[in-house]
Amino acid sequence: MSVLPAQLLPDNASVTADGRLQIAGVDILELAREFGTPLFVHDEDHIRARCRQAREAFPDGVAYASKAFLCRAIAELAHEEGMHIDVASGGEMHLALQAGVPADRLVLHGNNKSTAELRYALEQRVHRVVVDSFDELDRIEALVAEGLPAPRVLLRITPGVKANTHEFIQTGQDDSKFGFGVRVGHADRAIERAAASPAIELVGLHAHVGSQVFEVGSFEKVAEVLAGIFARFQAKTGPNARMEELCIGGGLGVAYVEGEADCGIVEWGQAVRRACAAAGISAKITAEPGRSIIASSAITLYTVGTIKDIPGVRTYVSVDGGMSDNPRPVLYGSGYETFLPRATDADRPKTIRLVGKHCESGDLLVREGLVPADIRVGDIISTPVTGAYGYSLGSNYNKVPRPAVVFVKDGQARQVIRRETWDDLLRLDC
Ligand SMILES: Cc1ncc(COP(=O)(O)O)c(C=O)c1O
Ligand SMILES: N[C@@H](CCCC[NH3+])C(=O)O
Repeated sequence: MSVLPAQLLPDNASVTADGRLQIAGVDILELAREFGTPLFVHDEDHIRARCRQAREAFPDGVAYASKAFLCRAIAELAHEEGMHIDVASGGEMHLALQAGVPADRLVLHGNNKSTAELRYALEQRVHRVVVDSFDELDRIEALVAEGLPAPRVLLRITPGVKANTHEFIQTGQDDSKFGFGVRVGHADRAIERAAASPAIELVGLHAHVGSQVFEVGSFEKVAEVLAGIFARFQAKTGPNARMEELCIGGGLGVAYVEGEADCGIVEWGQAVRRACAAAGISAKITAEPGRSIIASSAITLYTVGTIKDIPGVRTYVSVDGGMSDNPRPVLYGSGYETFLPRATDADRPKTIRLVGKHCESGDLLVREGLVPADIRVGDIISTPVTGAYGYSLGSNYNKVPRPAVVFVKDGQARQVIRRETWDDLLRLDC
């Protein structure tokens, strides 16, 4: 027997006596009929519960890393739940501001922030600018010399900790485009320069070692490395610099497939705070999780269009989306489960390859998916744990319109992003 592990479904998922999936009391097959496919369906209370866990885990402050998934509704939700919002570009910042999130709840990131992005952040007086390079310090000093207010800054430190995750999403190792390296002395130089600069209010340090990191030990190592720097930083504190905050970044891994287990946000926070205390860091400990807030709140629904059985080779099941709504399998070889929401807890004896509709053989969603033996054309098929880095990493490849996104709560569905139309695809053409 191989049934879908129930813990991969959103918190408020349930299965009716005849096997149909409901989330927050909403019938999933009805949603597919009403909104079409591909469709992202998020359990709103699941997201709210994760935000509350994050606030409990990091009582000194926690930001939602909006790169994982951002739209007006999620910005409003995260703000309502008392989260800051981490924005990694002018576009993310603009969306959050337009959604009504006050600037002083925003944390701006980026290894190559443009002058325009920095100008916008300074004009709006965002909560924190996380400075990533000496060139960025130059740009901020020039903007302040023009008369803009000095920003409150965290310096992004590259601690030389190699997290156990896909190399594309490791960020804390010495050989990284991000941040000020500790081993090469850049971290000390940046702290000295920022602490002496009247254009900067230096309020602390930041480190982020990567994403989809299961080993809490990686975060503990960061605390150890930063403790030494913090002590030196404290000694150098001047009129514009005070040791107030250490942000540990995001990166907590989540389970995507059978056999994976994550420790959860609360345990992560406890481990991080314990490690910081043990290392003698007496600052506010903050964090900025993305994936662990949003990934498992969502499932994606597709319609099966074609089933091709190659005897002795494999069965290809083609759906109406693909690498344009979930590029993670192609980019990182990421694994997902498959199931049929009409038979959610049925045995899945048949192995298939779930593929998209794009003009590439690499366009696969699930390399080895399990499904019930009676899968047929027209079925709605689903991949769970698709709430993070699916919609946000998506594209219009082959001019395939982006899917709709729906939030469900208390038996009701609300569309938070409408489906793109073919005409939308022309909107930027001159
Ligand atoms: C600086 C920074 N903070 C937070 C995050 C969020 O990471 P995750 O979604 O893995 O929690 C990222 C992405 O890896 C990041 O680059
Ligand atoms: N896009 C990556 C995560 C990147 C994290 C952003 N710093 C993923 O889908 O796993």
